[in-house]
Amino acid sequence: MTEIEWWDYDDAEEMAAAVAGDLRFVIQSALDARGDAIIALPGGSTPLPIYAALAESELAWKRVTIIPTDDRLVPMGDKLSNITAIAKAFMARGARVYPITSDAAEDYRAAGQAADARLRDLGWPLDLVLLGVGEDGHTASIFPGDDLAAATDAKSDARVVGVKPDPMPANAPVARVTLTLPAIAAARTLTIAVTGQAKRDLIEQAIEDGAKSPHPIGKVLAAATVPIDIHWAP
Ligand SMILES: O=C1O[C@H](COP(=O)(O)O)[C@@H](O)[C@H](O)[C@H]1O
Repeated sequence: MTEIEWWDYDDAEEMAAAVAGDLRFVIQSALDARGDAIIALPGGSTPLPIYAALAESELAWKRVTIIPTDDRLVPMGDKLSNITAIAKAFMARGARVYPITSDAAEDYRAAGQAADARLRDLGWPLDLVLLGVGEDGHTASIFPGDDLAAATDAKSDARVVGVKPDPMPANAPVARVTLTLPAIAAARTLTIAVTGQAKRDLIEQAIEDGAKSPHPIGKVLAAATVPIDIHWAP
């Protein structure tokens, strides 16, 4: 297991400011080193205050490409669309916000293949992956179900894959496209931001279980090789 450090905050606002500061530093370091930066950001509600704080940063945003860690197969603008929330926060700053889904694909597996082909145009590995974690132990859209192995045991150069969670999460019961475990594990920086005691307990147990963990977040942590910061607020 890689080195994991917990960072605890009094509330989500304090966590958002600290995580935004870390992300700004990583993006600026990538810009300094390579002239551009490519990062992956999660969906859901937890990261929204982080995006608001990060979008305030003075960065060469035009040289920053942002993809979602995962997205739901819904039209752009839908309240379940992760890319829509990311675009809202960063497009006005000039960042290139790059979708990983499209309305054109006939099914979720084809959507994953089409997205994987499109992502070949981008620089890789990712400079940064920020992950969220669901209370069911999923991360990005790596969920239990028939497609779990497609995401966790993907070929090392597979960037994204289409998946159908089983069981479907009640708050967003749709098929998705997600970064694969190898794509996440290959990122230059891996950071997690979560709130609530239930998620903390789940992640602590996943760390203890290592590769045997039944939870997708446990499998990702076990595969990671870079040190990971986990930011947590109650
Ligand atoms: O479905 C998803 O859920 C997770 C967790 O969201 P949160 O609001 O509970 O933090 C998120 O990380 C993922 O990107 C999203 O598609």
